[in-house]
Amino acid sequence: MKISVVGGGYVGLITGACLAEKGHHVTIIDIDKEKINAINSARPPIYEKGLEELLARHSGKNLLASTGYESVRDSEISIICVGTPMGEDGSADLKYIVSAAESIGRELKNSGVYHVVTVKSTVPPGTTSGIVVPAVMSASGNNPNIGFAMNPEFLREGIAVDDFMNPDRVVIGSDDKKSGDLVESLYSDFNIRILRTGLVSAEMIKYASNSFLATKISFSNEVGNICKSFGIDVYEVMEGVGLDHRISPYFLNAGCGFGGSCFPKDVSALIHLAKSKGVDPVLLRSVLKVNEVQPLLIIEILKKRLGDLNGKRIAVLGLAFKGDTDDIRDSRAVPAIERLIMEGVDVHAFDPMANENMKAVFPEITYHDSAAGALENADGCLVMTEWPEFSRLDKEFDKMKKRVIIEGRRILSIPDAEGICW
Ligand SMILES: NC(=O)C1=CN([C@@H]2O[C@H](COP(=O)(O)OP(=O)(O)OC[C@H]3O[C@@H](n4cnc5c(N)ncnc54)[C@H](O)[C@@H]3O)[C@@H](O)[C@H]2O)C=CC1
Ligand SMILES: O=C(O)[C@H]1O[C@H](OP(=O)(O)OP(=O)(O)OC[C@H]2O[C@@H](n3ccc(=O)[nH]c3=O)[C@H](O)[C@@H]2O)[C@H](O)[C@@H](O)[C@@H]1O
Repeated sequence: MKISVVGGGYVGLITGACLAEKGHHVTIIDIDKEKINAINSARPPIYEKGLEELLARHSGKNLLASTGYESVRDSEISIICVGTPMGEDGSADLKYIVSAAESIGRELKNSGVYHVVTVKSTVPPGTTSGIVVPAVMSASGNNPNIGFAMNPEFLREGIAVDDFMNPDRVVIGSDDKKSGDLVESLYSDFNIRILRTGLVSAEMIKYASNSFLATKISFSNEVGNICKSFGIDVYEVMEGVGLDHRISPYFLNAGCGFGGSCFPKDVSALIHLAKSKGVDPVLLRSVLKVNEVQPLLIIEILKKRLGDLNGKRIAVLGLAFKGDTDDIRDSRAVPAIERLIMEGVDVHAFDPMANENMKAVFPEITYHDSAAGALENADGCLVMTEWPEFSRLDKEFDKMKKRVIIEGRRILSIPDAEGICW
């Protein structure tokens, strides 16, 4: 099938590359020329396991990239993957969705070929029918050969290619059968459950899924804070809790909280949506509140151990919002470092991949190319990201003045680290 993927960011790039791997002819459209050039030269603009190989196999063959929308005219499906960032009031900012929909619509003017515009970006319920449909229809001169679908994406960064290729489920929302059937044919060889719903339910499933996962994490953190006050190991507790198949063992890791480009933004958007209808989302508000407090708790523990932090040298290991990525969006390391700077700390940071990205946020701190470098002469150490390689650290901590190590993630395998909430 000929497919145009609109937006070549995380989701667009993975979607385009994976659909090319499935044998489709894909064009990725993005307004960012640098990204387009990178994709066309088979250079991944983001770090993601397996992506480089996919680009090497398909770039310039059945995977093309362009800043223009011309490919839409020849495609049977366009898939909108542009960003839906958090607006100032916590709502989803839909300006990129509107402009992508208008551009697609313009290309489909007078086209006689049936085309389905599919929204993959995370959008509030009602966006596809209330914003995308009118924008496309108006720009296309009300072309009757256009259908619409909503196909939320559930991939995780770091294992995005595998998540796309082997998802737990595929959700396809459409208000007419023909559009939904065409999108479903993209997944015909996936061998998983495909759930067909209406447009608004598909949109809401994405928000409810991310909010539920975020709730599991904040719940574990709250239990962890209680456990700490009793001297109980929350990891042992949650292992026992997660053995119940109704709960599952996943997303029960307590620590310094959730970050990333989606959980904080999507929980905020759902809160905003609820309030707009007069519903007070008590639980979701608390989910965010717990998450705001966790990275600051780690500093409180450090203070208990070291006293006044002014002038102290503190190593921060891990800057990415989670392991196996260079993405620092909403990383829990950011509020922690902000607080350390406020306290007059000399911050020495190390991340296996995210140093460069963090330099743009905190140019004033010192970056190291190894954990050992960051730990040299440090008064204390905070571990903020669950990088697997941190589990092998031990002797490196001997470089510190004294081994005062506070873990925000359960990743170290040394006996003398103190957990943030365990
Ligand atoms: N990052 C992730 O792991 C996941 C993200 N999502 C959702 O997918 C959507 C996209 O997220 P990301 O890929 O992370 O965003 P991103 O910010 O990495 O990429 C968005 C891309 O859209 C491009 N763009 C903006 N306006 C455009 C236009 N008019 N025409 C063409 N391209 C345009 C930007 O230049 C950028 O490259 C969001 O709604 C997000 O919530 C869903 C699942 C996973
Ligand atoms: O909508 C999205 O963008 C995506 O958001 C998350 O994926 P992602 O943000 O890539 O990362 P996760 O692995 O979910 O981790 C998110 C954050 O939660 C934290 N986390 C995760 C699990 C856990 O048990 N405890 C915990 O604190 C991680 O450290 C990280 O900061 C979801 O897992 C995806 O299903 C979804 O598609």
